[in-house]
Amino acid sequence: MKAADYTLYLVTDSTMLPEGKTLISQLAEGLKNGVTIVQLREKDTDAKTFVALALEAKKLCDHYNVPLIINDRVDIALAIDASGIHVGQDDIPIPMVRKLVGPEKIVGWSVGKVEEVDQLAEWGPGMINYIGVGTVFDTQTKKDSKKIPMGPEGVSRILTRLQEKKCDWIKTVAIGGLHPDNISRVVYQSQSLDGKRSIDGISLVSDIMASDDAGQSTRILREILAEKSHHFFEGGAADKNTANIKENVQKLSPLIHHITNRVHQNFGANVALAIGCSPIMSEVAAEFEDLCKIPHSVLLLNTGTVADVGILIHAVKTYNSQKRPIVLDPVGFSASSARLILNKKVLSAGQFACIKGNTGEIMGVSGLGGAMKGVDSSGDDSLETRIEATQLVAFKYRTVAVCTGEIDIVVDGTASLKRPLQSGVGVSSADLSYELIKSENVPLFGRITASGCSLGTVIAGFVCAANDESIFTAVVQAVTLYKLAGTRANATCKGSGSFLVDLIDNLYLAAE
Ligand SMILES: Cc1nc(C(=O)O)sc1CCOP(=O)(O)O
Ligand SMILES: C=C1C=NC(C(F)(F)F)=NC1=N
Repeated sequence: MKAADYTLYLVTDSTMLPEGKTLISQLAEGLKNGVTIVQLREKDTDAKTFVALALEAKKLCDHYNVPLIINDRVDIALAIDASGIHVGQDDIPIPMVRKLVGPEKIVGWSVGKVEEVDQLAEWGPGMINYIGVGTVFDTQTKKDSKKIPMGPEGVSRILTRLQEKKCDWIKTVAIGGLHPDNISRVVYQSQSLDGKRSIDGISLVSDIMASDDAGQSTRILREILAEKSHHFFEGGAADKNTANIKENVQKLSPLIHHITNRVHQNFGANVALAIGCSPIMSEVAAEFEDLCKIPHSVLLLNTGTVADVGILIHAVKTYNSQKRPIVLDPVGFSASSARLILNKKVLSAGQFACIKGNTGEIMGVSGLGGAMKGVDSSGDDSLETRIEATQLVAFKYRTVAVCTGEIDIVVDGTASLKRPLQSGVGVSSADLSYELIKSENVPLFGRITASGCSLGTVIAGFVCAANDESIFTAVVQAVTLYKLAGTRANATCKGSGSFLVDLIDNLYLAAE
């Protein structure tokens, strides 16, 4: 039996239909416009109605040669000769389902935990054909779901486990809260660590079933899925020539929207002005949409801010939806449990063009930091460990990752922005290219306020003057310029006060 096409997996639901629409009419629109596999999922429908719906759905699916999967009800699946059955963790055990339906039918399973992958690996091929991995984001559709949204990072953990267990027979779809504003990122970020597996498709309910124009909704979804790359910028705002990012900064005068801590606000504004950008500090959520629509805007999100996490997440979603870049500085990543929760929520809320942190923060975000704490609380900050952690952050979040220290590390995780379905991005984190930015040590950076935070300001200005292909170049140039200005200021200053002033002067001079 040819393997099904999991690209766009519609799971039906008759409880959310708009006025004048029926389950069958929405299904027909979906099939006509590119749904590739269907699941009839009727939680609260009596068997008689379910069977009638299943027979009608089957007629439609057969017309489009699309597999029809029945949720839970193995008896009905057999009775109407459906293509397969989908069961959840609390339904009939998988070996029993496979015994009932025979070797030819498609059997799908809901998976939300890595241990469930170990179980399916144990069963081996011939038991399960695909898994629905979720819930990725919050969803109103599965009311009883007590699952914590796993985000693309959670999907990647499941994909990584499938690779570790060599489950190459399993297909995967992501499900839960998927909509046009987050699907590109889910496909782009959901990668196994070996870079050999991404999701085979996405599965959703409300985006189509609750749509006033299910056909149009389906076409939009197919267009997004057909894209081979993820885009950070709407149509590449800046000059295509990556070499003159600095000139672009002067030409475009980026608007750097800071959401940051009080201490950084004043100094960051002066740094922005010094390099030819215009700063704005705003935590007024109501104006985020206007701000990100101002030509050449960029968001610098420094989680040391006092703004509540809802405001930060709103900013991320707003800038992502307007395809304007975001630079994230996850300050004090795991310094406290409250800060860890806040930073994790922000990290999984959207796509960042650059994530910048010091060694402790990058170790934390990479996940290596946790292990380090257990083994070696002093924290192994050898260069190779720092490089490995920065590569992991770049890979996991498909971003340009910066780890600051005596030697700054910049890793390009955008990997040419590729986001294919199925085959994975083709590189592992260890393959990601990076630059080391060395310079003599500048101890006075540690004696002024917001020197690390203000590197974020310079990175944001340069990223804003880049385009989809040149984010890495822009970040390297920004870090290099900042280090150069610091070294020069260190040579001329009399103490930390004049260092602060000389740093601004040298940023001004170097940015010209
Ligand atoms: C059917 C289902 N299963 C989930 C899981 O997490 O296993 S979430 C879900 C509902 C998804 O609906 P929507 O696309 O409207 O968010
Ligand atoms: C709970 C579910 C989880 N995943 C899936 C699917 F995406 F289709 F695999 N279907 C379900 N009913």
